[in-house]
Amino acid sequence: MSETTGCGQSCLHDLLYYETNKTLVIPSIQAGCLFRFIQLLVLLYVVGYVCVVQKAYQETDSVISSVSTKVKGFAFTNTSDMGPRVWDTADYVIPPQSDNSFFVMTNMVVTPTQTQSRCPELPSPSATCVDDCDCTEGHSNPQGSGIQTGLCENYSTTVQTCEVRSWCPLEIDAVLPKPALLAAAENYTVLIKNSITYPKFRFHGRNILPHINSSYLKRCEFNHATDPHCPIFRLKHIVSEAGEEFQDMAVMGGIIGIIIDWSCDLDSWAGKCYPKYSFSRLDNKHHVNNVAPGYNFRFAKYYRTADGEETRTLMKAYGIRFDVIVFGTAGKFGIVPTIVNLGAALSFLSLVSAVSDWFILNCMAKSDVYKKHKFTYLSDNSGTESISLGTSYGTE
Ligand SMILES: Nc1ncnc2c1ncn2[C@@H]1O[C@H](COP(=O)(O)OP(=O)(O)OP(=O)(O)O)[C@@H](O)[C@H]1O
Repeated sequence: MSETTGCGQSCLHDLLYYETNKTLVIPSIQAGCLFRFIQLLVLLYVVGYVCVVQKAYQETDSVISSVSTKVKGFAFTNTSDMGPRVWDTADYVIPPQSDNSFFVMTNMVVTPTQTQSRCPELPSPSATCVDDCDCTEGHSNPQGSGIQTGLCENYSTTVQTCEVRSWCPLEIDAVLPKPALLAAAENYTVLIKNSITYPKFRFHGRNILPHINSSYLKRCEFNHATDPHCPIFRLKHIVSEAGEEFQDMAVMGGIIGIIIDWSCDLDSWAGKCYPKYSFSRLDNKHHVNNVAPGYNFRFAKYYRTADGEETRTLMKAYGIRFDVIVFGTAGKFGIVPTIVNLGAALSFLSLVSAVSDWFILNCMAKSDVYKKHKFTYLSDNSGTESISLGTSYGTE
C-alpha cells in the first residue's frame, strides 16, 4: 500500500515538476565531429533532396490536353481480288479520325461481292454433317458464319457441311498475307498536333513550337538526336523506337503508345517547357503466352448492282493502332508549399542533438561522466544541486 502511495507521489512529482534544458559543453573532438556530421547530413537532405530534387517549394498542376493526327503516304498492291491498286490515307486510316489514337491498316483479308444468300458453312467439327438430321434450322454458332437452314450440302467433293443463310461467299481467313499487303506503310508519316494547358498557372503550349515555321514542317521528320521537336513521325521509326520490327508487326497488327511528356518547371529561371516523346508497345507481346496475338477487326463497303441487288466487300483489317498518351505535371514557386515543406524539413534538425546525445551518453568512453552532468536534480528545500555544475571531466 505504502509502495503504491510512493509511486503515485513520484509520478505526480514527475508530472508537476518543471524541466528545463541547460547547455552542457563537452570538450570532445569526437562528439563535436559527430554533431557537425549529422548536421551536414540534414542540411544536404534539405538543400539537395527537398529543394533541388523534389522542388518542394513549388505548387503543382496536372496537364489538360487535346490531340489530332494526320497520316500521309501511299502503298501499291496487286492482288487477284482487287487488281492493281494504290492506297492513300482515306483507304487505310480507319476511322478517318478518332480521339487520341489512329489506326493504320497494314494487312487484310478481302472477301469481295458478297450477297445475302445461302451457302455451305466452312468445314469445322460443329459444321460437318452426313445428312440433314445433323443440321438444325435456325441454329447459329457465334464462331460460325450464319444461321443454319437445316440442310446438309456439299462443301467440296469430299466434305459436307450444314448450309447457312449468310453473306456468301463466306470469308476464308485461314491464310494471312505474309509479308503484309501494305508493307509500304512503314514509310507513312504522321503529323501529331498536341495542345496542352496548365490551368492553375494559365500556361498554354503546343508541340508545334514557336520556332517551327511551315517550310520546316514540310521537310522535317522526328529524330531524338537531330529533330527532337519535329511533330512529324515516320511510322517505322515509331515502331522501332518501341523496340519492335515494323514488318513483323504489320502482319498481325498491334498497339503502340506514343507518349508525350509535358512535365515542366515553369519558374522563370528553369528554361523553356518542351514536350518529350517516347514510344512503347502496349498490347501483349508475350513470347510464351502468345494466344490471340495482334489487332484486327472487320468492316464492309456496301454497293448495289445494276439490277438492284445489295452486295458488299468484306474486309478483315489488320493493322497498328497508335495511342497518343499525354501526361505531365508542372511546378511553379509558391510561398505556401515553401514554408510548409521547409518547416517540415528543418524540423529534422532537432534530430541532430537527439542522435548526438544518444551516442554521447551510450557509446563514448566517458559516457558515465557525461550522464551525471546531463541530468541535474535540484533538491526541494535547499535549492542546491545534487551534482555541482562546473565539474571538470578533462579533454579528449
Ligand atoms: N503526315 C504528314 N506528313 C508530312 N507532312 C504533313 C503530314 N500531315 C500534314 N503535313 C504537313 O504539315 C502542314 C500542316 O498540316 P495541316 O494538316 O495543318 O494543313 P493542311 O494544309 O490541311 O495539310 P494538307 O492539305 O497537306 O493535308 C502541311 O504543310 C501539311 O502538308
